[in-house]
Amino acid sequence: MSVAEILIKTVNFASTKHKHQRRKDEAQTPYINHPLGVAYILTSEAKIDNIHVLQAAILHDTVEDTDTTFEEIETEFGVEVCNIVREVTDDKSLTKETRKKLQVEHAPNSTYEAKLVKLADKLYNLRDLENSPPVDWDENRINQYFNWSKQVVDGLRGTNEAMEKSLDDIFKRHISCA
Ligand SMILES: Nc1nc2c(ncn2[C@@H]2O[C@H](COP(=O)(O)OP(=O)(O)O)[C@@H](OP(=O)(O)OP(=O)(O)O)[C@H]2O)c(=O)[nH]1
Ligand SMILES: [Mn+2]
Repeated sequence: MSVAEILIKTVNFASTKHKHQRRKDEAQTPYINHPLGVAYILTSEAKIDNIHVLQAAILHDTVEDTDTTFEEIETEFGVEVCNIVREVTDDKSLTKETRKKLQVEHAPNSTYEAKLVKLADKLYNLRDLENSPPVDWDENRINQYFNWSKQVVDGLRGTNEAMEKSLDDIFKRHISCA
């Protein structure tokens, strides 16, 4: 398969899987805008053209948030893509508190490829929080997300200058002494 065919297959898979999901913003944006936007941050800002990383970005929330299994990802897209998706997938059977703690702990031990996807994911979600926050999040919840994201990003540093610079600009606007 050509690179174009592989990417369109990946986008089609993710859009089918996320078809019933919406973001939590006022406009109830289709969820697929998020994984596609994460992949676009990687090509346009981080200057990444590794196909496995871009596929993993497009697929990064399919296992966490839909009925997709890792077996399915491996069969359709191969073990390299599956392993990156595995690394960036939270175990939803754990409590939210534990999941958030594990993201901070696991960040520094992630592979380079997973760190790229995590940085782009955080950058997209923080921009969303600045521009169109979830309707039911109060100021305290938003501040908590900024603070927690900084802890995760601190464990991902030394990976991509452009994304880390953009993240630091956001943290400076929202976290005192960042
Ligand atoms: N900022 C923002 N986030 C939204 C919106 N709609 C859905 N989300 C998703 O919500 C997640 C953050 O919300 P939380 O309450 O902290 O986490 P949870 O959904 O995993 O319980 C992100 O998941 P994630 O991508 O898996 O990332 P992560 O935060 O778990 O690392 C994000 O993609 C929206 O309108 N704005
Ligand atoms: Mn995400």
